[in-house]
Amino acid sequence: MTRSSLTTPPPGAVVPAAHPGAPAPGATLASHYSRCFGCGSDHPTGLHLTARTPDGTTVEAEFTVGEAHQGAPRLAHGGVLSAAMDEVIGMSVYLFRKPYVTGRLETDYLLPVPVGTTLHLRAWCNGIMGRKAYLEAEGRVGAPDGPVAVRAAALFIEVDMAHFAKHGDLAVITAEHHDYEVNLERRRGADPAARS
Ligand SMILES: CCCCCCCC/C=C\CCCCCCCC(=O)SCCNC(=O)CCNC(=O)[C@H](O)C(C)(C)COP(=O)(O)OP(=O)(O)OC[C@H]1O[C@@H](n2cnc3c(N)ncnc32)[C@H](O)[C@@H]1OP(=O)(O)O
Repeated sequence: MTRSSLTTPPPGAVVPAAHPGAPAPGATLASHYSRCFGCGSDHPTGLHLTARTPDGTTVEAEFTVGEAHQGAPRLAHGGVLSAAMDEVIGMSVYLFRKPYVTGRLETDYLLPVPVGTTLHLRAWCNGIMGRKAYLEAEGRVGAPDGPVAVRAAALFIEVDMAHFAKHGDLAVITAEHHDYEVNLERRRGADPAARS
């Protein structure tokens, strides 16, 4: 992976153990929002990623490139592939049960990806320090051990739920999540204006 210093974990960054609240190994991860471009089942042209975790810290998913995902004729758009990386990385850091947003995403495109190809995606954490999480993902063609077509490295920044209340629509999120997000908000007594 060609990565910048900004997505390379500094000395002292630690990979957390699996969170006790993480889904059981092998469990399917719930979509965080039904209209999410990455994982929402109600998105008409989204990626429709259904992910699982083999170990509580890693995420695996398959993405089949469709007609709606083209850049050049019959080939996947690079931004769409980058979105797939962003999504699985986002899902993997959420396994640690804190809300994060993408701060920086770096992508290497190694092979063209034709329409109809199934990419086997995997994302994992290389370390967390303070609010910064350093993550990585890869997409392999046709099989979990197939050739690597896409690699990504990312820096995600921890926020609190006030971020989504201030800039988005927390009510929609909490309407779909009756457990963690609502409880987190109560526990912290978060002030929606407190943090961006
Ligand atoms: C969607 C609802 C979910 C709700 C439920 C949650 C669970 C979700 C579950 C599952 C998710 C599945 C997957 C989701 C989809 C994939 C994720 C996305 O696409 S997220 C959207 C795109 N990203 C943004 O919209 C961020 C926009 N940016 C910001 O809001 C701010 O810039 C933010 C929060 C990132 C940082 O702002 P500050 O004011 O809080 O903090 P400051 O001080 O600026 O940064 C903190 C540290 O990080 C560094 N930093 C920030 N941005 C950086 C960057 N781009 N490059 C390098 N360093 C950066 C800074 O230098 C600073 O470092 P120093 O503490 O000084 O050492």
